[in-house]
Amino acid sequence: MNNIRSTLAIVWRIAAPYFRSEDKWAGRALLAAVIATELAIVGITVLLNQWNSRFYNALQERNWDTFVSEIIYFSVLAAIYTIIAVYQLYLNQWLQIRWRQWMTRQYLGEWLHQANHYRMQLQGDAADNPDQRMTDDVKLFVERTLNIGVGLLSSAVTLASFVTILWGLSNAAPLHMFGTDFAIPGYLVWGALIYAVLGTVLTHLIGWPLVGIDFRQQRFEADFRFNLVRVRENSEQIALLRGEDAERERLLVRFGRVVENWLAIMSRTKKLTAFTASYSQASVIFPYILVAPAYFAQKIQLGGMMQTASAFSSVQGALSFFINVYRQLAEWQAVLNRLDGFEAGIAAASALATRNERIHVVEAAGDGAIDLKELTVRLPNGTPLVSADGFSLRKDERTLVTGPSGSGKSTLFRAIAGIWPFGAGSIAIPAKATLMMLPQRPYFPVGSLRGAVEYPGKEGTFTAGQIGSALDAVGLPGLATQLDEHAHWNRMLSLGEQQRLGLARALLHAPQYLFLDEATASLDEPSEAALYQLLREKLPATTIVSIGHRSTLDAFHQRNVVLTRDGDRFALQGGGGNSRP
Ligand SMILES: Nc1ncnc2c1ncn2[C@@H]1O[C@H](COP(=O)(O)OP(=O)(O)OP(=O)(O)O)[C@@H](O)[C@H]1O
Repeated sequence: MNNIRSTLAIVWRIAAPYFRSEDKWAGRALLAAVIATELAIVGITVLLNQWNSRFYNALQERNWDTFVSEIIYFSVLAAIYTIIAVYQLYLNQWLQIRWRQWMTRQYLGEWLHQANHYRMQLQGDAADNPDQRMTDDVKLFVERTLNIGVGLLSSAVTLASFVTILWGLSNAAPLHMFGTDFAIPGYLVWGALIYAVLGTVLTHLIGWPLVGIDFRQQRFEADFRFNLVRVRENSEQIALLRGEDAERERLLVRFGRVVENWLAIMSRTKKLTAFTASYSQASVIFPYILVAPAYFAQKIQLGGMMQTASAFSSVQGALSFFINVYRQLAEWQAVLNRLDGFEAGIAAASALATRNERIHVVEAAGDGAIDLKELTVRLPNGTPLVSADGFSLRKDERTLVTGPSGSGKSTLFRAIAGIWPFGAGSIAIPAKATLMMLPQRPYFPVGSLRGAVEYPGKEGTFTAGQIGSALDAVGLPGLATQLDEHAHWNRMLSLGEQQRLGLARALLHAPQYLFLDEATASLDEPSEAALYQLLREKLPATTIVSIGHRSTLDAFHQRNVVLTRDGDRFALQGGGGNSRP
């Protein structure tokens, strides 16, 4: 019971916001229309049930006029039913896509809000595969919630309508056995109830192992797909190392798990289908067996018997709702858990950025410097990494940060960029200052070259002339003619070329602070020297802070700051600094 309540609470939490959103009127109207058409279908089924009695009585009495008028009545009803059924599905699909669109926008907005996506990764795998959550899971959630919800409502209304009919028919056709009438009120209803409960219990007993096996199947399939994608992404390395045989072995082992589990699904599904198929066949004759004694004792007519069979099958169908959606329910539960985890992951990532104990990035007043005060940068598990107090990155001064590998240089940059929350103290950055970080492997979205260079700006922010001369300056004049070519630039270009392209991006955006994290490490030393010279000339108003291991970088910086070990952490040394011209 508690389980059902908590599941319903999750459904409400995930589903309700759409019906309160800016799209609420369209959503509510569509939902009302879907429910109304479903109820209309139940209404028509009731009318068809009553028609059964009149039609079969007319047949039994060989009454031609009634027969003809009942055929016309049926045809009109069937036509209305068809129109409603068509629109029921159409409106249902319309609601699905609007709802899904709203949820996807919402999730994308929250996930991409101020580095939430990055902080979620830092928190481990609490909400893995956000791509799956925003594609399959949202789609399945909307589809299943609507279908299960509407199905449940329709079953309840069908049950209420037909239980009344069946109750009345039980009185009209009393249970007649061994030559006596047994006055059991509503015995047909009890018969349907016992039949359905028995069916449900047996389905559950036979089918429940499928829930776990289905869940495992999804995991094995995802694992196989993930490993195929990794091979595709690292295909060059694998080809260079001649790793194809090893990969094939590993992939076949993973696919073997898919096959093995599938065999278990087949065996269990065979048992379940054997039961559900026999059950549904038996439900065709079961009501006839129940009312046959009354019919043969001439207590009721053929019409009454046919109407009873049809009402019985409606009641039994409504009660068997659980049997029919058994596997859907299991899948729905897994989807709910995954979306719930995803929402919790986003909330936890947002909380990390606002909790009290974090690195505070604040506005600096003074002279345009970036000031680190009582700063401790920690790892996600709380281990201290770097500390700095009273340290300034002075405006217009080119600073080189060096230190042993793993000492926390890149993490310090992340903290300055405001995406690393773990730690304490403050980083004061001048108001409205523009910062740009260039890592060793710059990121370029798949698309046009123009878009790749202008990123994160919108395409069209810069003219072809501006982009062309930036590419020219960084030593990529050949690319200036390919601005509108679409490609996966991270895969197409060598690492050195990608680094040049990253610098072209910096030239175009001309940030006030440019942080280069080994951003020229793949270039030969003369090229690196030329590019630093270029930055100095083209971006005279930009304060440059670099991380690098090469001693040749010294010449392009006025100040060298070293991360040195200080007990359990590294400390930034050089508060005053030894500035050179
Ligand atoms: N997301 C993370 N979770 C746990 N540990 C991390 C995470 N990111 C970085 N670290 C750890 O923090 C330490 C510092 O990493 P960082 O990349 O800042 O070093 P670095 O000084 O830039 O190194 P290098 O000179 O090799 O680039 C490393 O020991 C690394 O393993």
